[in-house]
Amino acid sequence: MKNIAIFASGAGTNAQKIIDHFRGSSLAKVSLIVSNKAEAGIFKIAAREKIPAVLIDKEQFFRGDTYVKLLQENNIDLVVLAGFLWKVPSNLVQAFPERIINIHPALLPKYGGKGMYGHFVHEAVLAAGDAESGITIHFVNEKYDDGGVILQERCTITPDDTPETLAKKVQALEHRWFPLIVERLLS
Ligand SMILES: Nc1nc2c(c(=O)[nH]1)N[C@@H](CN(C=O)c1ccc(C(=O)N[C@@H](CCC(=O)O)C(=O)O)cc1)CN2
Ligand SMILES: NCC(=O)N[C@@H]1O[C@H](COP(=O)([O-])[O-])[C@@H](O)[C@H]1O
Repeated sequence: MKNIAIFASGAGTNAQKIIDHFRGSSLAKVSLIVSNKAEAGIFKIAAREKIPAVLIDKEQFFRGDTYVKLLQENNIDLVVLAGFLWKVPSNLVQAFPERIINIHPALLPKYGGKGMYGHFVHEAVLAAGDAESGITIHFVNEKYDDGGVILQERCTITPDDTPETLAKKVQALEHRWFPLIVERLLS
């Protein structure tokens, strides 16, 4: 049985889809949830699903090996960033080479980097007048949104699209593809 740790800062809809995907699976399970926002919806999901959840201490996260040790003690095989809004520090990236993945709500390398998260991404895509957007699932390295691409999927943008309607199109792609990619990486 492989162990998945999910890092999230928000509502956790992607985390829920991954939890649902592996429910009853003999391949893997979500063994740990980690967040940096006490008020995040991800904690309600963890409580409902009876999955251990940890609120990050910022000082320890960016200095020291507290969270490397936490993941190792939980025998984590894959770290999944699902709307996690802090940069994962180098020591954690180096402790889990090619075993940390992230989902970005745009077609990298466009619209990535510091400040590009959530609605800011969709606003930038629409402001640029692009005909399509989509998702990028990629390996995580020391920089934001710079690791090797695992999958990209696209959606069309129509003239009446708003950041909210585009977000819904992108979220549908996330919910369809992220669990499948996690399964593929653990198989
Ligand atoms: N080492 C890495 N860490 C993280 C990556 C990564 O690729 N490498 N991806 C991000 C997720 N992400 C885009 O997919 C992303 C998230 C957040 C930001 C950002 O600008 N954050 C703000 C802080 C926001 C807050 O505290 O509410 C900032 O750094 O100033 C950019 C991209 C997850 N980690
Ligand atoms: N750049 C990082 C970023 O913007 N990540 C985005 O945060 C959302 C989390 O939603 P969720 O909490 O409902 O899963 C997702 O849309 C994900 O692509």
